[in-house]
Amino acid sequence: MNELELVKKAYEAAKTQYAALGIDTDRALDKMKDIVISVHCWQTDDVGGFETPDSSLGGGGIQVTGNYPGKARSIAEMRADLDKVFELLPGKQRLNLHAIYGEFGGQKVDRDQIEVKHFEGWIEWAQKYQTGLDFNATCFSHPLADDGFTLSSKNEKVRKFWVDHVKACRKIAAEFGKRLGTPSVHNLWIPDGSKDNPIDRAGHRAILKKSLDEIFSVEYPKEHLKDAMECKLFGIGSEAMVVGSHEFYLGYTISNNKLLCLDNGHFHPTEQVGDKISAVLQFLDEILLHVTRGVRWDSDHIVSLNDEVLQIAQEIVRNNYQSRVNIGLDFFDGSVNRVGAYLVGTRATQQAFLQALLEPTAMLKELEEKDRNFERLAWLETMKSRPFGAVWDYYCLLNQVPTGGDFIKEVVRYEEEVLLKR
Ligand SMILES: C[C@H](O)[C@H](O)[C@@H](O)C(=O)CO
Ligand SMILES: [Mn+2]
Repeated sequence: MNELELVKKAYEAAKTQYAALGIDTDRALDKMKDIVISVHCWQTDDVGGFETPDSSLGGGGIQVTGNYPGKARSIAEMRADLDKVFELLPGKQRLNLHAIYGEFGGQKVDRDQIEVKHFEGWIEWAQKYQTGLDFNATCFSHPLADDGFTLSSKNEKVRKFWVDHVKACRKIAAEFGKRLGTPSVHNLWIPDGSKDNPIDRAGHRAILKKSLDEIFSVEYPKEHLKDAMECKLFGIGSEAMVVGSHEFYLGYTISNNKLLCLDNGHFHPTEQVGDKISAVLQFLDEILLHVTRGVRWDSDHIVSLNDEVLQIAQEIVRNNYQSRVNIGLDFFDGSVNRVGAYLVGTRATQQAFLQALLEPTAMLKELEEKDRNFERLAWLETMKSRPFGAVWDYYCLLNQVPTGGDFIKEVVRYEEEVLLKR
Protein backbone atom coordinates (compact mmCIF):
# COMPACT_ATOMS: atom_id res chain seq x y z
CA MET A 1 0.00 0.00 0.00
CA ASN A 2 1.44 3.40 -0.89
CA GLU A 3 1.50 6.36 1.51
CA LEU A 4 -1.55 7.99 0.00
CA GLU A 5 -3.62 4.86 0.40
CA LEU A 6 -2.36 4.45 3.96
CA VAL A 7 -3.45 7.98 4.89
CA LYS A 8 -6.89 7.40 3.37
CA LYS A 9 -7.31 4.04 5.06
CA ALA A 10 -6.25 5.41 8.45
CA TYR A 11 -8.70 8.28 7.98
CA GLU A 12 -11.59 5.92 7.26
CA ALA A 13 -10.82 3.99 10.46
CA ALA A 14 -10.57 7.22 12.45
CA LYS A 15 -13.79 8.48 10.94
CA THR A 16 -15.60 5.37 12.21
CA GLN A 17 -14.12 5.74 15.69
CA TYR A 18 -15.08 9.40 15.96
CA ALA A 19 -18.52 8.71 14.51
CA ALA A 20 -19.14 6.29 17.37
CA LEU A 21 -18.71 9.32 19.68
CA GLY A 22 -21.11 11.40 17.58
CA ILE A 23 -18.35 13.36 15.83
CA ASP A 24 -18.47 13.98 12.10
CA THR A 25 -14.83 14.19 10.98
CA ASP A 26 -15.71 15.46 7.49
CA ARG A 27 -17.62 18.34 9.08
CA ALA A 28 -14.67 19.09 11.38
CA LEU A 29 -12.37 19.25 8.35
CA ASP A 30 -14.77 21.55 6.59
CA LYS A 31 -14.86 23.82 9.65
CA MET A 32 -11.08 24.21 9.47
CA LYS A 33 -11.80 26.69 6.64
CA ASP A 34 -12.95 29.15 9.33
CA ILE A 35 -9.63 28.89 11.15
CA VAL A 36 -7.54 31.46 9.35
CA ILE A 37 -4.24 32.24 10.99
CA SER A 38 -2.41 35.50 10.53
CA VAL A 39 1.18 34.38 10.13
CA HIS A 40 3.59 36.98 11.52
CA CYS A 41 6.37 38.00 9.13
CA TRP A 42 8.94 38.76 11.82
CA GLN A 43 10.19 35.22 12.53
CA THR A 44 12.03 35.35 9.18
CA ASP A 45 14.55 37.98 10.29
CA ASP A 46 14.46 38.07 14.11
CA VAL A 47 12.27 41.22 14.16
CA GLY A 48 15.01 43.28 12.55
CA GLY A 49 13.12 44.93 9.72
CA PHE A 50 14.66 46.49 6.62
CA GLU A 51 14.68 50.21 7.27
CA THR A 52 18.47 50.18 6.97
CA PRO A 53 20.79 47.36 5.91
CA ASP A 54 21.94 46.79 9.49
CA SER A 55 18.51 47.03 11.21
CA SER A 56 18.04 44.83 14.25
CA LEU A 57 15.65 44.48 17.13
CA GLY A 58 16.56 47.01 19.79
CA GLY A 59 14.92 47.47 23.16
CA GLY A 60 11.23 47.44 23.81
CA GLY A 61 11.43 44.72 26.43
CA ILE A 62 11.46 41.96 23.82
CA GLN A 63 14.44 39.93 22.78
CA VAL A 64 15.48 37.46 20.13
CA THR A 65 18.18 35.00 21.07
CA GLY A 66 20.10 32.69 18.78
CA ASN A 67 22.23 33.12 15.72
CA TYR A 68 21.15 30.22 13.54
CA PRO A 69 22.21 30.68 9.90
CA GLY A 70 19.71 31.57 7.19
CA LYS A 71 18.09 34.73 8.56
CA ALA A 72 16.36 36.74 5.82
CA ARG A 73 18.51 39.76 4.91
CA SER A 74 16.15 41.46 2.51
CA ILE A 75 12.47 41.61 1.65
CA ALA A 76 13.16 39.33 -1.33
CA GLU A 77 14.63 36.68 0.98
CA MET A 78 11.81 37.19 3.43
CA ARG A 79 9.21 36.63 0.71
CA ALA A 80 11.03 33.52 -0.50
CA ASP A 81 10.90 32.11 3.05
CA LEU A 82 7.25 33.04 3.48
CA ASP A 83 6.45 31.44 0.11
CA LYS A 84 8.01 28.22 1.37
CA VAL A 85 6.01 28.45 4.59
CA PHE A 86 2.73 29.10 2.78
CA GLU A 87 3.49 26.26 0.35
CA LEU A 88 3.79 23.78 3.21
CA LEU A 89 0.90 24.94 5.39
CA PRO A 90 -2.55 23.44 4.94
CA GLY A 91 -5.39 25.88 4.32
CA LYS A 92 -5.36 29.56 3.41
CA GLN A 93 -3.70 31.88 5.91
CA ARG A 94 -3.13 35.65 6.16
CA LEU A 95 0.13 37.57 6.61
CA ASN A 96 0.86 39.94 9.46
CA LEU A 97 3.36 42.73 8.76
CA HIS A 98 5.14 45.26 10.93
CA ALA A 99 5.82 48.81 9.78
CA ILE A 100 9.58 48.13 9.58
CA TYR A 101 9.01 45.81 6.63
CA GLY A 102 8.22 48.49 4.05
CA GLU A 103 10.21 48.82 0.84
CA PHE A 104 11.96 52.12 1.34
CA GLY A 105 14.24 51.91 -1.71
CA GLY A 106 17.41 52.62 0.24
CA GLN A 107 16.03 55.98 1.45
CA LYS A 108 15.75 57.01 5.07
CA VAL A 109 11.99 57.17 5.63
CA ASP A 110 11.23 57.85 9.26
CA ARG A 111 8.31 56.07 10.87
CA ASP A 112 6.01 59.09 10.84
CA GLN A 113 6.49 59.36 7.07
CA ILE A 114 5.64 55.85 5.91
CA GLU A 115 2.98 55.48 3.24
CA VAL A 116 1.09 52.81 1.41
CA LYS A 117 3.50 53.12 -1.53
CA HIS A 118 6.15 51.46 0.65
CA PHE A 119 3.92 48.40 0.97
CA GLU A 120 2.73 47.98 -2.63
CA GLY A 121 4.95 44.92 -3.01
CA TRP A 122 3.20 43.30 -0.05
CA ILE A 123 -0.22 44.06 -1.49
CA GLU A 124 0.88 42.29 -4.68
CA TRP A 125 2.18 39.38 -2.63
CA ALA A 126 -1.16 39.08 -0.83
CA GLN A 127 -3.05 39.35 -4.13
CA LYS A 128 -1.04 36.43 -5.45
CA TYR A 129 -2.28 34.35 -2.49
CA GLN A 130 -5.76 35.91 -2.59
CA THR A 131 -5.44 36.63 1.07
CA GLY A 132 -5.45 39.50 3.56
CA LEU A 133 -2.74 41.50 5.27
CA ASP A 134 -2.67 42.59 8.89
CA PHE A 135 -0.43 45.33 10.20
CA ASN A 136 1.42 46.63 13.24
CA ALA A 137 2.87 49.97 14.13
CA THR A 138 6.52 49.53 15.16
CA CYS A 139 7.03 51.58 18.32
CA PHE A 140 10.40 50.06 19.23
CA SER A 141 13.91 49.75 17.73
CA HIS A 142 14.05 53.52 17.26
CA PRO A 143 16.01 56.32 18.98
CA LEU A 144 12.74 58.00 20.02
CA ALA A 145 11.77 54.85 21.93
CA ASP A 146 15.06 54.55 23.75
CA ASP A 147 13.95 56.16 27.03
CA GLY A 148 11.16 53.60 27.42
CA PHE A 149 8.14 55.76 26.58
CA THR A 150 6.45 56.39 23.23
CA LEU A 151 2.73 57.21 23.13
CA SER A 152 2.76 57.82 26.88
CA SER A 153 5.87 59.99 26.82
CA LYS A 154 5.91 63.25 28.75
CA ASN A 155 8.10 64.66 25.99
CA GLU A 156 5.58 66.16 23.60
CA LYS A 157 7.89 65.87 20.57
CA VAL A 158 8.34 62.15 21.21
CA ARG A 159 4.65 61.56 21.87
CA LYS A 160 3.61 63.44 18.73
CA PHE A 161 6.09 61.49 16.60
CA TRP A 162 4.55 58.19 17.72
CA VAL A 163 0.99 59.44 17.33
CA ASP A 164 1.87 60.34 13.74
CA HIS A 165 3.48 56.96 13.19
CA VAL A 166 0.43 55.04 14.38
CA LYS A 167 -1.85 57.27 12.32
CA ALA A 168 0.29 56.51 9.25
CA CYS A 169 0.10 52.79 10.02
CA ARG A 170 -3.68 52.78 10.36
CA LYS A 171 -3.96 54.57 7.03
CA ILE A 172 -1.80 51.89 5.40
CA ALA A 173 -3.75 49.07 7.07
CA ALA A 174 -7.08 50.56 5.97
CA GLU A 175 -5.76 50.64 2.41
CA PHE A 176 -4.77 46.96 2.70
CA GLY A 177 -8.31 46.17 3.79
CA LYS A 178 -9.84 48.18 0.97
CA ARG A 179 -7.61 46.82 -1.78
CA LEU A 180 -7.63 43.20 -0.64
CA GLY A 181 -11.33 43.05 0.19
CA THR A 182 -10.82 41.79 3.72
CA PRO A 183 -10.41 44.00 6.79
CA SER A 184 -6.88 44.47 8.02
CA VAL A 185 -6.33 44.13 11.75
CA HIS A 186 -4.01 46.87 12.92
CA ASN A 187 -2.47 45.92 16.25
CA LEU A 188 -0.82 48.40 18.55
CA TRP A 189 1.75 47.26 21.03
CA ILE A 190 3.95 49.83 22.72
CA PRO A 191 6.89 49.07 24.99
CA ASP A 192 6.15 51.90 27.43
CA GLY A 193 6.94 51.08 30.99
CA SER A 194 9.30 51.44 33.85
CA LYS A 195 12.00 49.24 35.35
CA ASP A 196 11.42 50.45 38.88
CA ASN A 197 8.34 51.67 40.68
CA PRO A 198 7.33 54.99 39.15
CA ILE A 199 5.55 57.68 41.12
CA ASP A 200 3.37 58.82 38.26
CA ARG A 201 1.74 55.73 36.79
CA ALA A 202 -1.46 57.70 36.40
CA GLY A 203 0.25 60.48 34.47
CA HIS A 204 1.61 58.11 31.82
CA ARG A 205 -1.70 56.31 31.51
CA ALA A 206 -3.57 59.57 31.06
CA ILE A 207 -1.10 60.54 28.30
CA LEU A 208 -1.55 57.17 26.59
CA LYS A 209 -5.32 57.62 26.67
CA LYS A 210 -4.95 61.08 25.17
CA SER A 211 -2.69 59.73 22.40
CA LEU A 212 -5.11 56.93 21.57
CA ASP A 213 -8.02 59.36 21.43
CA GLU A 214 -6.03 61.47 18.97
CA ILE A 215 -5.08 58.43 16.88
CA PHE A 216 -8.63 57.08 16.71
CA SER A 217 -10.16 60.45 15.92
CA VAL A 218 -9.47 59.42 12.32
CA GLU A 219 -12.14 56.88 11.43
CA TYR A 220 -12.06 54.17 8.77
CA PRO A 221 -14.81 51.80 7.65
CA LYS A 222 -14.95 48.56 9.64
CA GLU A 223 -14.79 46.60 6.37
CA HIS A 224 -11.30 48.00 5.85
CA LEU A 225 -9.77 48.31 9.30
CA LYS A 226 -10.09 46.74 12.73
CA ASP A 227 -8.09 48.35 15.55
CA ALA A 228 -6.55 46.15 18.22
CA MET A 229 -4.45 46.99 21.27
CA GLU A 230 -2.12 44.56 23.01
CA CYS A 231 -1.77 44.53 26.78
CA LYS A 232 1.18 43.22 28.74
CA LEU A 233 2.10 42.55 32.36
CA PHE A 234 5.84 43.23 32.16
CA GLY A 235 8.85 43.24 29.85
CA ILE A 236 12.61 43.35 30.25
CA GLY A 237 13.22 46.85 31.57
CA SER A 238 9.54 47.39 32.32
CA GLU A 239 9.26 45.00 35.24
CA ALA A 240 7.59 47.41 37.66
CA MET A 241 5.00 48.96 35.37
CA VAL A 242 3.72 48.61 31.84
CA VAL A 243 1.60 51.60 30.87
CA GLY A 244 -0.60 49.59 28.49
CA SER A 245 -1.59 46.97 31.03
CA HIS A 246 -4.50 44.54 30.74
CA GLU A 247 -6.83 46.73 32.77
CA PHE A 248 -5.88 49.79 30.76
CA TYR A 249 -6.61 48.31 27.35
CA LEU A 250 -9.60 46.30 28.51
CA GLY A 251 -11.13 49.56 29.68
CA TYR A 252 -10.13 51.42 26.53
CA THR A 253 -11.32 48.79 24.08
CA ILE A 254 -14.66 48.33 25.82
CA SER A 255 -15.27 52.09 26.01
CA ASN A 256 -14.27 52.64 22.39
CA ASN A 257 -15.53 49.48 20.67
CA LYS A 258 -12.06 48.30 19.65
CA LEU A 259 -10.35 44.91 19.70
CA LEU A 260 -8.32 43.72 22.66
CA CYS A 261 -5.23 41.72 21.73
CA LEU A 262 -4.45 38.89 24.14
CA ASP A 263 -0.93 37.51 23.81
CA ASN A 264 -0.62 34.39 25.94
CA GLY A 265 2.97 35.31 26.82
CA HIS A 266 1.81 38.56 28.41
CA PHE A 267 0.28 37.37 31.65
CA HIS A 268 1.43 35.76 34.83
CA PRO A 269 2.41 32.18 33.91
CA THR A 270 -0.50 30.75 35.90
CA GLU A 271 -3.05 32.87 34.05
CA GLN A 272 -4.66 31.32 31.00
CA VAL A 273 -5.74 33.28 27.93
CA GLY A 274 -8.13 30.39 27.25
CA ASP A 275 -9.99 31.42 30.38
CA LYS A 276 -10.09 35.09 29.43
CA ILE A 277 -11.71 34.75 26.00
CA SER A 278 -15.26 34.09 27.16
CA ALA A 279 -14.87 36.78 29.82
CA VAL A 280 -13.86 39.61 27.52
CA LEU A 281 -16.22 38.56 24.71
CA GLN A 282 -19.15 39.31 27.01
CA PHE A 283 -18.21 42.95 26.52
CA LEU A 284 -16.27 43.17 23.24
CA ASP A 285 -17.41 42.29 19.72
CA GLU A 286 -14.06 40.91 18.63
CA ILE A 287 -10.58 40.20 19.90
CA LEU A 288 -7.16 39.45 18.43
CA LEU A 289 -4.94 36.67 19.73
CA HIS A 290 -1.18 36.42 19.68
CA VAL A 291 -0.57 32.73 20.09
CA THR A 292 2.89 32.05 21.44
CA ARG A 293 4.74 29.92 24.00
CA GLY A 294 6.22 31.61 27.00
CA VAL A 295 8.89 29.63 28.81
CA ARG A 296 9.13 31.10 32.33
CA TRP A 297 8.59 34.57 30.88
CA ASP A 298 7.35 36.23 27.68
CA SER A 299 10.06 34.38 25.76
CA ASP A 300 8.19 34.03 22.45
CA HIS A 301 9.17 30.40 21.94
CA ILE A 302 7.75 28.53 18.96
CA VAL A 303 4.18 27.38 19.61
CA SER A 304 3.79 23.73 20.47
CA LEU A 305 0.59 21.78 20.86
CA ASN A 306 0.34 22.18 24.62
CA ASP A 307 -2.58 22.42 27.04
CA GLU A 308 -2.52 26.21 26.94
CA VAL A 309 -2.99 26.44 23.18
CA LEU A 310 -5.51 23.62 23.22
CA GLN A 311 -7.60 25.45 25.82
CA ILE A 312 -7.57 28.59 23.65
CA ALA A 313 -8.79 26.59 20.65
CA GLN A 314 -11.39 24.71 22.70
CA GLU A 315 -12.86 27.91 24.10
CA ILE A 316 -13.20 29.38 20.61
CA VAL A 317 -14.71 26.26 19.06
CA ARG A 318 -16.97 25.32 21.98
CA ASN A 319 -18.54 28.77 21.93
CA ASN A 320 -18.56 29.20 18.18
CA TYR A 321 -16.42 32.32 18.51
CA GLN A 322 -14.58 31.75 15.20
CA SER A 323 -15.93 34.91 13.58
CA ARG A 324 -15.15 37.06 16.63
CA VAL A 325 -11.60 35.93 17.29
CA ASN A 326 -8.80 36.98 14.95
CA ILE A 327 -5.95 34.53 15.33
CA GLY A 328 -2.39 35.80 15.07
CA LEU A 329 0.93 34.23 15.97
CA ASP A 330 3.80 35.84 17.82
CA PHE A 331 7.01 33.91 18.22
CA PHE A 332 10.56 34.61 17.16
CA ASP A 333 13.31 32.12 17.79
CA GLY A 334 16.69 32.81 16.21
CA SER A 335 18.22 29.57 17.44
CA VAL A 336 16.68 27.18 14.89
CA ASN A 337 15.80 27.02 11.22
CA ARG A 338 13.33 29.89 10.98
CA VAL A 339 11.20 28.41 8.18
CA GLY A 340 10.93 25.25 10.25
CA ALA A 341 9.93 27.37 13.24
CA TYR A 342 6.95 28.75 11.31
CA LEU A 343 5.84 25.32 10.21
CA VAL A 344 6.05 23.78 13.65
CA GLY A 345 4.33 26.71 15.35
CA THR A 346 1.59 27.32 12.80
CA ARG A 347 0.79 23.64 12.33
CA ALA A 348 0.66 23.17 16.12
CA THR A 349 -1.86 26.00 16.34
CA GLN A 350 -3.94 24.50 13.54
CA GLN A 351 -3.76 21.10 15.20
CA ALA A 352 -5.13 22.56 18.42
CA PHE A 353 -8.15 23.81 16.48
CA LEU A 354 -8.66 20.52 14.69
CA GLN A 355 -8.51 18.69 18.03
CA ALA A 356 -11.06 21.11 19.44
CA LEU A 357 -13.32 20.46 16.45
CA LEU A 358 -13.08 16.73 17.12
CA GLU A 359 -14.50 17.00 20.62
CA PRO A 360 -17.91 15.61 21.65
CA THR A 361 -18.77 18.98 23.19
CA ALA A 362 -22.53 18.49 23.54
CA MET A 363 -22.04 15.20 25.37
CA LEU A 364 -19.41 16.71 27.69
CA LYS A 365 -21.66 19.67 28.45
CA GLU A 366 -24.56 17.41 29.27
CA LEU A 367 -22.40 15.40 31.68
CA GLU A 368 -21.29 18.64 33.31
CA GLU A 369 -24.83 19.89 33.71
CA LYS A 370 -25.79 16.61 35.38
CA ASP A 371 -22.80 16.91 37.71
CA ARG A 372 -21.29 13.71 36.28
CA ASN A 373 -17.81 15.15 36.43
CA PHE A 374 -15.86 11.92 36.70
CA GLU A 375 -17.29 10.97 33.29
CA ARG A 376 -16.51 14.44 31.89
CA LEU A 377 -12.88 14.07 32.95
CA ALA A 378 -12.66 10.47 31.77
CA TRP A 379 -13.96 11.40 28.31
CA LEU A 380 -11.61 14.37 28.07
CA GLU A 381 -8.72 12.04 28.86
CA THR A 382 -10.01 9.39 26.46
CA MET A 383 -10.17 11.95 23.65
CA LYS A 384 -6.41 12.43 23.99
CA SER A 385 -5.76 8.95 22.63
CA ARG A 386 -8.31 9.03 19.79
CA PRO A 387 -6.73 8.85 16.29
CA PHE A 388 -6.42 12.59 15.79
CA GLY A 389 -3.20 12.19 13.76
CA ALA A 390 -5.04 10.25 11.05
CA VAL A 391 -7.55 13.10 10.65
CA TRP A 392 -4.75 15.68 10.57
CA ASP A 393 -2.87 13.74 7.89
CA TYR A 394 -6.01 13.52 5.81
CA TYR A 395 -6.52 17.27 6.21
CA CYS A 396 -2.97 17.80 4.90
CA LEU A 397 -3.64 15.42 2.04
CA LEU A 398 -6.82 17.28 1.08
CA ASN A 399 -4.81 20.50 1.08
CA GLN A 400 -1.99 18.95 -0.95
CA VAL A 401 0.69 19.58 1.65
CA PRO A 402 3.02 17.00 3.21
CA THR A 403 1.45 14.65 5.76
CA GLY A 404 2.98 13.57 9.07
CA GLY A 405 6.62 14.59 9.35
CA ASP A 406 7.19 14.86 5.61
CA PHE A 407 7.40 18.66 5.80
CA ILE A 408 10.62 18.24 7.82
CA LYS A 409 12.66 16.90 4.91
CA GLU A 410 11.32 19.69 2.71
CA VAL A 411 12.49 22.29 5.26
CA VAL A 412 15.89 20.59 5.48
CA ARG A 413 16.15 20.61 1.67
CA TYR A 414 15.28 24.33 1.58
CA GLU A 415 17.90 24.95 4.24
CA GLU A 416 20.57 23.19 2.21
CA GLU A 417 19.61 24.77 -1.09
CA VAL A 418 18.72 28.29 0.06
CA LEU A 419 19.19 29.23 3.71
CA LEU A 420 22.75 27.98 4.19
CA LYS A 421 23.87 29.84 1.07
CA ARG A 422 23.00 33.22 2.56
C1 LIG B 1 6.81 42.05 17.41
C2 LIG B 1 5.50 42.16 18.12
O1 LIG B 1 4.89 43.37 17.88
C3 LIG B 1 5.66 41.99 19.60
O2 LIG B 1 6.09 40.67 19.83
C4 LIG B 1 4.41 42.25 20.43
O3 LIG B 1 3.30 41.69 19.84
C5 LIG B 1 4.64 41.69 21.77
O4 LIG B 1 4.09 40.66 22.09
C6 LIG B 1 5.59 42.35 22.68
O5 LIG B 1 5.83 41.64 23.81
MN1 LIG C 1 2.44 39.83 20.97
